[in-house]
Order: sequence, then structure tokens, then C-alpha cells
Amino acid sequence: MATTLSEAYRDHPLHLHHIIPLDFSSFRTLPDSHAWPQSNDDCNDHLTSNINGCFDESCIPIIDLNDPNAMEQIGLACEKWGAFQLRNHGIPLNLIEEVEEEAKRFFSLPSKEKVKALRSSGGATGYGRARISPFFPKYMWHEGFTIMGSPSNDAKKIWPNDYKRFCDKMENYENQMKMLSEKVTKMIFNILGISQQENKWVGSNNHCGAIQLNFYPSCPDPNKAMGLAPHTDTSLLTILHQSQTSGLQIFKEGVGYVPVHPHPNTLIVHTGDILHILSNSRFRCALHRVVVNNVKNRYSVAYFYVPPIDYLVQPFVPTNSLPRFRSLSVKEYIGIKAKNLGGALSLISTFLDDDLCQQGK
Ligand SMILES: O=C(O)CCC(=O)C(=O)O
Ligand SMILES: [Fe+2]
Repeated sequence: MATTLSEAYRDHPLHLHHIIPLDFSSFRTLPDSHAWPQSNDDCNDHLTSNINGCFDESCIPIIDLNDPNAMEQIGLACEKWGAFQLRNHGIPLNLIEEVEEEAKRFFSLPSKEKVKALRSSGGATGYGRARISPFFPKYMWHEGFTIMGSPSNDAKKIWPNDYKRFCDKMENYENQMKMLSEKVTKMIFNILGISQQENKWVGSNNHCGAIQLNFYPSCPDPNKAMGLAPHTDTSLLTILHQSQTSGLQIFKEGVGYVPVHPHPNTLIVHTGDILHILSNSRFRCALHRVVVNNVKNRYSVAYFYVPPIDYLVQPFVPTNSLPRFRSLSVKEYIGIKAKNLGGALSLISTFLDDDLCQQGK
């Protein structure tokens, strides 16, 4: 399964300067290469979500997976936001903490150590800048490490005699994330009326998944820097853990960027492009970005849940409606996204006007 997603990326090689991160520890001021033009993008930081449930229309809903109405709430959240936070998700807290610790252990290494596991030009796994980097005129205040299947090949380059600890934690986390993704996907397919019979890949090992460790060092000039530029995820859905440092913001039409402050014991779920297509635009795919700060390092761990590479992504169309997208394989969509980023959805759209996702920058 791991190699299949890597295959999809192999056809879209990147220049090395879009892969090798800056050695952030050696900069006391923001280099011009990382200074973004100031934008008026309002961030509605006064809006905060409430751990006991979100009754405010302007905050990301928090859903308890054990709630008998969880499925209905997930459906509403996907329609309104393309994202929600999940409580009682069943992932052991100590595993989440251990994975975050391993991410910190890796990113705190000197640059010359980390580049030993540098992603290759046509590669999908390893250390490097965000894959969306080539689409933006400035670099992001971010470094990442991508894992598909076992990370042992990359981890051995870093810790030749001590790679097992890192691998065990990541593999365990990937298994747990896969199970949670399956549970949420089954609920979502139920809401959409998508046949489980025709989607036997959910629950099998015939899926594609990837873990993305993200690191946003504290930044000397955070107002001019960008942690991760606005994008939607290509996945069916993404499950995200963020360390106890704010930074993630989700775009809500008519509201602007809304911060998703960390809540202990909650994971964030994003609707990805593939689910947006399958739902025939009923579910939004959340445009999101990450801002940085000058006080604390920030870490996050994203798990991307993706159908098999040859899966036909075909909008599920209710009676009397027309498909808003042409059908295509996951592999073809990954290719279109790799070349067009935010323009990918409009390129496969069967409509002239479309919604939020086409604004993806
Ligand atoms: O760091 C975050 O909170 C978001 C990360 C993200 O959007 C991604 O890895 O695609
Ligand atoms: Fe993302």
C-alpha cells in the first residue's frame, strides 16, 4: 500500500530547493525568502470553540464519537465546515504523546543529521519542505517528515542503531489512525448513502495512508511568516493531532480564517478533496493554513486516509442532480493536484461556477 501512493508522486519530481528546509536555528531575523507580503486576511481570533460542545455558529464543532447522534453531527459539520474535532476517539493518549515526543526528537536534531533522510526529488517519504512549496512565491516557516507504511528506511539513516523506537511508535499510530479513519468513513458513507458493498476497501489493507509530522519553529517575525500556506488536503479525510500550541486556522466563507485552538484529548478531522468529490460538493473540503508565533515551537501529526490508488472517485449523485465532477482515479487526481494545487478541483469540475474549494490558493 505504501509504495502505491509513492508511485503517484514519482511522476511529479520537485527541485531540491523545494525540498531542503532552511536551518531555522541559525536565523535570528526573518530572511526575505520567508517574508510574506502582509495580507488583510482576517483571522477571527476572538472566536473560540467550547470543549463542552460548540453552540456558536462560528466555531469548529466538537463531536463526541460516543454520542448516539455523532453520525448526524459529523454530517452537519462536514457540510458546514469540512472539519470537526473529535472527542472519545479511542486513540490512547499515551500513544499520541509518544508520537509527538518522537517528532520532537527528530526535529530537534541538527540540520546535517535531518538531511540524511531528505526526500528525494521524485520521492514521497522522508524529511523536507511542504509538498505545496513550489506553488508559493515565498517559503514557509515549516519542516516536515512524511511516512508511508514502515518508516524504517528513512529512520535507519538517522538512527542506524536505534531506529526501532521511532518505527514502532509510528507504525502503531498508523494502525490506530487507519482504524479510526475506517470508523469515520463508514459513518460518512452512511450519511451520503454510499454503498459499503462497493467500498470493501474500507476496512481492508487495500487503502493508502500517510503520516506527516510537521514542525513550525518559533519565528523571529511571525506576522510576516507563514507556517503552512492555505491548501486543502488531497485525502478522503485527514486526522490531525496538534501540540498544545495554536496555529491552525480553517477558512469559513463569510467569516474568514477561524483558529482551531488545541483541546486536550481531541483530534481534528478534515474533509479532503476526494470526499468533496465523492459527496458531489455536499461536503466542503476545508481550506486551512498554519500561522506561527515567536514564543513556542509547534508540532502536528497528520494522518491522510486515501482510497486505493486505482479507486474510481465518482461523485455520488442524489436523484435529480447532476455530477459536479468527472470521475477519475485517485492516481489521476493526485497527478492533477501535484500540477495545479488549488486549481485541481475546477479542472475536473463539470460546472462553470463552483464553491470554496476552487478558491484554494
Ligand atoms: O499543522 C497543522 O495544524 C496542519 C497541517 C496540515 O495542514 C497538513 O499537514 O496538511
Ligand atoms: Fe493540510
